Amino acid sequence: MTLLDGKKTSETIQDEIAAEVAEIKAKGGKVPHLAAILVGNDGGSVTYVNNKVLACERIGFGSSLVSYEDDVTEEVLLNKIQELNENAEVDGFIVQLPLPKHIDANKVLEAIDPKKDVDGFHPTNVGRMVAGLPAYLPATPAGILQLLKRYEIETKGKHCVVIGRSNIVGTPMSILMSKCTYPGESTVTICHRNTVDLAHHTRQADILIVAVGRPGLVTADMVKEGAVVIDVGTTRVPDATRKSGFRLRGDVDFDNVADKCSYITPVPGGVGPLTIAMLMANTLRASKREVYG
Ligand SMILES: NC(=O)C1=CN([C@@H]2O[C@H](COP(=O)(O)OP(=O)(O)OC[C@H]3O[C@@H](n4cnc5c(N)ncnc54)[C@H](OP(=O)(O)O)[C@@H]3O)[C@@H](O)[C@H]2O)C=CC1
Ligand SMILES: Nc1nc(=O)c2c([nH]1)NC[C@@H]1CN(c3ccc(C(=O)N[C@@H](CCC(=O)O)C(=O)O)cc3)C=[N+]21
Ligand SMILES: [Mg+2]
Repeated sequence: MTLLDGKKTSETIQDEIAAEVAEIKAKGGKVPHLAAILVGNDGGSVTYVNNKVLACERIGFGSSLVSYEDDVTEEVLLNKIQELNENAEVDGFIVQLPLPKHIDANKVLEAIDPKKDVDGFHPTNVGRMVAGLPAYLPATPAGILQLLKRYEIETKGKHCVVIGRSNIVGTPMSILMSKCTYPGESTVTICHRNTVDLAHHTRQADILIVAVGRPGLVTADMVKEGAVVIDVGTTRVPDATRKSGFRLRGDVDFDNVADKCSYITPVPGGVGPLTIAMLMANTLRASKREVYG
């Protein structure tokens, strides 16, 4: 079994980006700038946004964080998005999800200029991805592709089973794995809440990608011998032995599943750090006008 070291791979990618930023700076070019909008103070969201700011500092990007209380109005949010769309200093920005119920998340995501949509959530970027046109790929699926690629894992002709169909992970992941580029060329099955006999499907998987948010959902009996297992889940569970009072758990019963796998991602230190790295990669592409010219 080989552990897919997301932390190390993320550091490698960030080093590559940092080298390019140093070059841009040496030539007197514009320093890439990523902005984030955070609404409320959900622990996970705060951690993720803080990690993003740290990554920007490390790489040499400019960054800015716009924070609102969770009672912020949709109008205030849409005005801020307009402002960021028009601000030439900002190359890309994200609106951290989930948003409070009184805000229409789809309306907010559609207000982002697709050229600055480094999360790849705008319907224009989603459509371009599906059509195989240049697009910002959502960071988590893009990070998983990087892991498969950098560990030289064969995907062609493999049966890839994705559990979860969210717009940010499961759906784009399943589309990308079916594409006629590497990593891709897989035969893909998408499973969700209404899938009958989940284990029947997962046992067929050469590559199993789990993005649900239910700790321990995938047990050893659900995994084929020699499978590649990618665990996207990051759920905070109470842990009195930790100073923070919680620890992070994936969707896969790692201790029992690991022995059966050819490759597996840990949680933490797997997919999460790659998500950060690919958000940075998208921001660099935005500053270079790579997707839209
Ligand atoms: N590591 C990283 O970088 C990231 C981690 N995450 C984590 O990944 C997990 C998933 O995130 P996200 O996609 O946003 O979550 P969502 O809640 O948006 O989607 C979860 C999906 O899982 C499906 N599902 C729920 N229960 C079951 C079940 N028992 N069997 C099969 N499918 C089920 C849902 O089905 P249905 O559609 O029918 O409701 C849904 O499609 C979370 O733990 C999140 O924290 C997310 C993004 C990035
Ligand atoms: N607009 C938007 N874009 C997102 O990309 C987005 C989002 N909203 N909302 C929430 C999810 C979740 N997500 C994570 C990113 C990094 C880690 C990560 O770095 N995890 C570390 C641990 C971090 C920790 O210490 O808690 C790890 O798994 O090793 C986790 C989860 C991005 N998301
Ligand atoms: Mg969601």
